[in-house]
Amino acid sequence: MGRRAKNKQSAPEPLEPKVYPTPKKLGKRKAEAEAETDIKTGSRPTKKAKDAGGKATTTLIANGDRNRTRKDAQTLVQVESNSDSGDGWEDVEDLSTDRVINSSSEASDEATEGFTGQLDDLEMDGDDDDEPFRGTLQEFDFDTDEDDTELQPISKRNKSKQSEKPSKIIPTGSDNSDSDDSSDEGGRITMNNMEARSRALDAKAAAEAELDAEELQGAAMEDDEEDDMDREVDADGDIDAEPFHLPAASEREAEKQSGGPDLHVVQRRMRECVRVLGKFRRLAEENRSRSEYTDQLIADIASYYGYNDFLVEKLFQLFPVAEAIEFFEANEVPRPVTIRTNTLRTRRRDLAQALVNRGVNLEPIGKWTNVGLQVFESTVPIGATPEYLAGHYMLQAASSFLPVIALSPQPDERVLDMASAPGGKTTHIAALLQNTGVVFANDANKARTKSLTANVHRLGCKNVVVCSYDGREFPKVMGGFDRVLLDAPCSGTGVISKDQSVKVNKSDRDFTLLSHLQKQLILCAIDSVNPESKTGGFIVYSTCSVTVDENESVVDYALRKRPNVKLVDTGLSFGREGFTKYRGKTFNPSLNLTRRFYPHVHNMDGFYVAKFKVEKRSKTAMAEAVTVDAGPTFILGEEAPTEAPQEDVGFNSDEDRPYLEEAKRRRMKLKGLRPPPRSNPVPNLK
Ligand SMILES: C[S@@+](CC[C@H](N)C(=O)[O-])C[C@H]1O[C@@H](n2cnc3c(N)ncnc32)[C@H](O)[C@@H]1O
Repeated sequence: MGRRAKNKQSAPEPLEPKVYPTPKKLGKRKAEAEAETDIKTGSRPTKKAKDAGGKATTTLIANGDRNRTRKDAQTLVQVESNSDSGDGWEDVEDLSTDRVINSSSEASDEATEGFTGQLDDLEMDGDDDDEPFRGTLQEFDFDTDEDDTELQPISKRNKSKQSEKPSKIIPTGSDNSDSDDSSDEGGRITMNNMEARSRALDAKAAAEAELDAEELQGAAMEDDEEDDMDREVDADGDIDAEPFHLPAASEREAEKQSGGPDLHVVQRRMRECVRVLGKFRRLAEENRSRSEYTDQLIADIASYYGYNDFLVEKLFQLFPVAEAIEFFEANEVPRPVTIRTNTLRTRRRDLAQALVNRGVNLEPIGKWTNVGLQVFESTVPIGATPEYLAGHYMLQAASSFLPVIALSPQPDERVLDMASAPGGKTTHIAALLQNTGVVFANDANKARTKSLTANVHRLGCKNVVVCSYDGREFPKVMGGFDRVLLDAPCSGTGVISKDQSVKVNKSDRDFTLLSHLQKQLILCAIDSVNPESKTGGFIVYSTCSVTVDENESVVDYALRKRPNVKLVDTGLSFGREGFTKYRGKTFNPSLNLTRRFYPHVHNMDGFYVAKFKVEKRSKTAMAEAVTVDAGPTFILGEEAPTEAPQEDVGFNSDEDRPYLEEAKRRRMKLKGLRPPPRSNPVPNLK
């Protein structure tokens, strides 16, 4: 698979038709893992590849290799020596842990997100925005006005770097060009031929990706044929000594007693179970049920990848059998390191140039964002460059760009970021507002608002008010927002590649509690929106989790409890549709407007985004709103009460009155007028 780009951040289209790894390919896994050790220890993540159709190969890797791969990716962003300047680490750490219930509450400085939307004005113009940034300053002089300027030839060292560099996985519009005035190798790069050269590279990558897809398809068909003739030849061409036999319960018990199965046994069994489940009637042993094979496969996935039984089953159920393996496999591979240009301080091309000069090998993420850059390798710690410290960018997972893109805040609006620390999305919103309007950046965890505030300052956001309330109180604190982002606390099942502890520390109870909290928060987020906003009236709900409990179930609940809201298109150009039916549950059909993102499909963290439009409430809806039972209340990180109190999460504008009065008093004071006496105490905003 993939001769070139292995880890380019994709801007993926839906993967149709999807080709899943064949059982034989699955079996190749360990051998490939060993053979690929060199690649994985390279400075650029190359393990997981996607081709032009977005298909990914599946390879099972051994634990040692996995660990090494993750560590290598982290080195890219590790801040040098002292912990005071731990921004880079904090950013990355945060991406992995900030959503995780009971995770450490260490303040961290998450890397922000990038965007798009109206950024054309702020960003560089034209299509060249997506040209790769490679090599040295001399090679890319973006500021020159002279079209004919000849650029320095790529030095030998740089050329080899470039030749190692992954190109685009998902071809961009520039692939359509038929111009080919340059080749990958040799020749002088000039401002004139640079674009054409880049297009040629893209076209070549696309052609190769197509070939890869054909190969994969071919291999799948071959496997089908071989299934009939020779079902016991494995992917290495070895004849399996024994025909596959699904262990009986007693055999599994004996296996457990003897300390668990050998890695090779597990691998083979997984491969065989996937194959049998794919052609059950033909391949299953007599008198064995589908669920026996499924149970064995789930148990083997749990032991192979190190999940607890509960979570492995929950995640397995989200996908068709072969795809589930891809998902678990993708969780073993680090996602690309990405940064978001802070358009309040710089332009992407200038930032790229500055970082290239420092020895950073990077490239725009894709057409869907004009502020994101993917970092392939760097001779300097990305979390401690002068540009980082000066607030020119945030280290931020590509998936975190998505909710802000969907929110699409407009200049001069009043926006609430209800669960905002450490501020990745807040600072992105502030940038899209071009430092106009106001962003209320709230987070229930006071300690985490420190890093939020630090990021707000570092990035030069002048329109942000930081506050610390439980989001469920927010409608009582203030309302009337044009847009609200609820990037909800969640289980983090989308970011397992960054936080492997999720594999074992989540229980059924965690999901129940989180889902309750999310339901309470989403109603409060809705109730904080001004339905009469002239420019907005939107709420975006997002999580970095892939479970239905935390996503579709929450959104469906909100639609039922707030008849004045409806789902609208997220505006995101890719992502799978949200479930409208799942394991016997039927959701509102409009749930198909929500979007799911997966590591194995989109080469980004697992993520979910839903966008609502809030309309004016009818009297009936109001009456319903104040009697909502959103389930037990609890603060994240604290034990849930055993008795679940009924929570009124309805919006009551009477309760807003003291806050509005207080604001009026302050305005009068500022104008030198004598304010009326206070009728009610009001908590201070931080
Ligand atoms: C996924 S993180 C937010 C990440 C943030 N949006 C960003 O982009 O940097 C979820 C946040 O929710 C906060 N949180 C948890 N329970 C909350 C509640 N009841 N009200 C408000 N915030 C809460 C956590 O402290 C955590 O910072």
